Amino acid sequence: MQSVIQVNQLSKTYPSGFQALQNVQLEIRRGEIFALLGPNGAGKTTLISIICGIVNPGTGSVLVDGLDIVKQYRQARQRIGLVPQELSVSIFETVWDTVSFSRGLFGKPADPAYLQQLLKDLSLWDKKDSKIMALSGGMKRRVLIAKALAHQPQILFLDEPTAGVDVELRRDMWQMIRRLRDSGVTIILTTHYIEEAEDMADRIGVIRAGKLVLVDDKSSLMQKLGKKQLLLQLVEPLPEIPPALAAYQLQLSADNRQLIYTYDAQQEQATITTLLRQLNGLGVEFSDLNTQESSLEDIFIGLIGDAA
Ligand SMILES: Nc1ncnc2c1ncn2[C@@H]1O[C@H](COP(=O)(O)OP(=O)(O)OP(=O)(O)O)[C@@H](O)[C@H]1O
Repeated sequence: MQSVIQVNQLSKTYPSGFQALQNVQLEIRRGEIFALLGPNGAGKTTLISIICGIVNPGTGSVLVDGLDIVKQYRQARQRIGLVPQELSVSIFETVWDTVSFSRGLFGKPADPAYLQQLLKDLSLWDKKDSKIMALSGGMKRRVLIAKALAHQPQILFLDEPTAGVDVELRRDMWQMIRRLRDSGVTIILTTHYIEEAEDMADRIGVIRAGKLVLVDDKSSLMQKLGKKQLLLQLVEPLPEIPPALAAYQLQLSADNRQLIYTYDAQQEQATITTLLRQLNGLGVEFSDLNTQESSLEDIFIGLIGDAA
């Protein structure tokens, strides 16, 4: 798949001397949903803000659709829509004026039909003449999305789009994001909700303390994450793993009293049944049997901790 954003060896030190990003290397593929995960202060907003031209890059480069975000700022920025974390519109303006103005800002000719459809899609059409200050928090969020999409960008950034959002709006937002992706828009979002990334993203990146510690396809990540273990407490210590069971790649505990079988969560139950039958055939008796699996949360905490 073609890359739409190319981040090369990007580092950023704020004037305070704080280094927020270190040698970030990242490629975003055209048409994907990419989720950037990381704890508070990891550098997610800094990275997005640099790509969107709001914060000056330190060293390194960023290409958006092949355009350098510093040297070709206007053309690069025109391709991007940004839904920021915080409200960034005048509360005295109406919804319609806000989105129309935003479209004009990017040099796009007026297109009332497009804006009408956009507001309808976001359930904002009946509020088009309301001032922003008269809207609920959820509606204000929708306005931010409408504003970001007013100039029909190819790439949409959403910074913590569902923080503090109720279940219904969250569901609507995800539906809309999927529709946008289906229409060819590339989506990059940050989130603290791992389940959300799991549900939505094609690929996942994990950032910690300014470093990108992992980028992977969600499906392969899920495979790696989806490990389970079967623990068998043996009646008698086993001197060694019987050669007949080599295919299972079992582990034997240091006291030789526990056999551990690690398998993929997706794996067929039948394998376990066969293993138990074989153990029985070999006369290996066990007094207890249980399974354990690492939660997604555990794995991410592990990943984030490892990078310290
Ligand atoms: N203008 C600034 N001057 C100095 N330091 C800054 C500035 N902006 C951000 N930082 C610092 O850079 C680090 C990364 O901040 P950033 O907002 O990118 O994190 P984040 O991953 O988006 O966090 P959160 O999940 O809390 O939004 C933080 O330690 C923050 O305090």
